[in-house]
Amino acid sequence: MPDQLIKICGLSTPETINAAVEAGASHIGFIHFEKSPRHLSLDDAARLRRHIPSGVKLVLVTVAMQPEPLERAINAIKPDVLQFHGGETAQWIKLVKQMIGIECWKSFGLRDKDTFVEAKTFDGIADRLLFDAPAHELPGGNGLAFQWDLLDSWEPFMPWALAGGLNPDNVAEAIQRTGAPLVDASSGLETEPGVKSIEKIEAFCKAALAA
Ligand SMILES: O=C(O)c1ccccc1NCC(=O)[C@H](O)[C@H](O)COP(=O)(O)O
Repeated sequence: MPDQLIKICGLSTPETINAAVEAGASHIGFIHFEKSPRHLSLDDAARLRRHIPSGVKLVLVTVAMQPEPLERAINAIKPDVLQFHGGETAQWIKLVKQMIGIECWKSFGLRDKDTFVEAKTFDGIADRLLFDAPAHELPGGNGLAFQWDLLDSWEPFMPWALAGGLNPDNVAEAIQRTGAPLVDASSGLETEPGVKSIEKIEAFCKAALAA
């Protein structure tokens, strides 16, 4: 696996999954959140999951799901990683990890330096922090970037990722400026909400791997 990790999020067809894998993505994100244009039902997600080869991790993105539906989703989709993209607490993620033993990521909408204080409470609990733009119309996947300068005072104490408005044109600069070990993109790789472009996926991965 190359040093630069790449998550292509919100995929919903075998063709775009294959393109992301071929282009060097380390992680594929599926959205299970009904308000999102990228939402996948459990059946569709389970069917698409078969197109992800071992060695590439499936990240299931959920937003403040209740325990029983979350358990059903995990059993149906069998993700490698759970990305918590709502107001989930450290206590809740700790419980999920204890019960299921799965890799867990916690996302944060980065507004100011106080976010890093909140993020610290997930140290030793979450496996990775994902810094994204603050919630807008959706909790994530809004195609909005935040001020990368905010990360100047970030002293990584655990694995992390950068998201929010990344696209083929800005990802190299984002990596160079922030040193993000993992970059995550969704809207910037689409032709319309929920419709990914194979060309944009390829260009994004190429630019990220060359940065
Ligand atoms: O992508 C969505 O539709 C979504 C909906 C609800 C919660 C999270 C969602 N996406 C999470 C992601 O990891 C996105 O890749 C991340 O927010 C970046 O999105 P974008 O700014 O569109 O590249």
